[in-house]
Amino acid sequence: MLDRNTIPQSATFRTRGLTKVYGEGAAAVHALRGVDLEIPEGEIVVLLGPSGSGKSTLLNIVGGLDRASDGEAWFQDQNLSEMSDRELTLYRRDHVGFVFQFYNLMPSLTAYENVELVTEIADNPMEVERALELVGLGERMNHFPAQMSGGEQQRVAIARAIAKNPTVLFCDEPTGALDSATGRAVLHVINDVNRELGATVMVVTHAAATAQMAHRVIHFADGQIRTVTENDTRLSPDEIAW
Ligand SMILES: Nc1ncnc2c1ncn2[C@@H]1O[C@H](COP(=O)(O)OP(=O)(O)OP(=O)(O)O)[C@@H](O)[C@H]1O
Repeated sequence: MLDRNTIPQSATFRTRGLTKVYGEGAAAVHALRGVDLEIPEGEIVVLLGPSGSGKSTLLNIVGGLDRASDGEAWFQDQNLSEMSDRELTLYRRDHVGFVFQFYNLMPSLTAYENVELVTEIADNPMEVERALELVGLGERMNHFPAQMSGGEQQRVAIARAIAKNPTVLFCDEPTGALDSATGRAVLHVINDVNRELGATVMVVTHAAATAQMAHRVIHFADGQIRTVTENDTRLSPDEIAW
């Protein structure tokens, strides 16, 4: 195990012995089996691994949506494992943007209003217009989700996630429901968010080719990290071969 003092101060996340067990006794599922990890600030990190290997569980714990059974998870200099529920809520509200496979937009609200919901409660939000322009939907602000394609809806979901100016953007299967051309467009937006806002981005995906746009790729298997590789050369989403 690494000594905490050797970890760069610029790490957005670090975990030590992170363990998650769902259920008890014979029915217990060991989703994470002692994960030690550092995620440097400002990187795009892609998590790959078989179904059930613990990727989403890790994302949910460092994203403050779930709690570990054992071990520690740190965001900058804050120990998430020791936070109260209220503190975790504030952590999510102030620092974390989430994008999921299914966009979870409010069908009765326009793109603008879906994003506005977040900016109304955020600490340091950007203008709703800017968030929608960043994802290339400046002209579609007054459209409802049903008037948009899957890729456009996912871009609204990304605009909603980034409108709070998050320190971290978590994407769980962001292209899972999209065809490859639309998925590529969504990956472009994720790339831009990292480059233009400096947000640290963690992407869980089954689309292994996505790893080519990452700074760092983490391979999971059976609740553990198997390998971590850094890409010397990153590809733009246009260059990725699917
Ligand atoms: N709320 C829960 N209750 C019980 N078991 C759970 C729960 N959430 C996840 N698990 C189990 O924990 C293990 C890890 O699940 P997790 O969703 O983290 O894997 P994953 O690598 O993200 O998989 P996928 O790629 O299919 O999304 C799996 O065996 C899963 O069934």
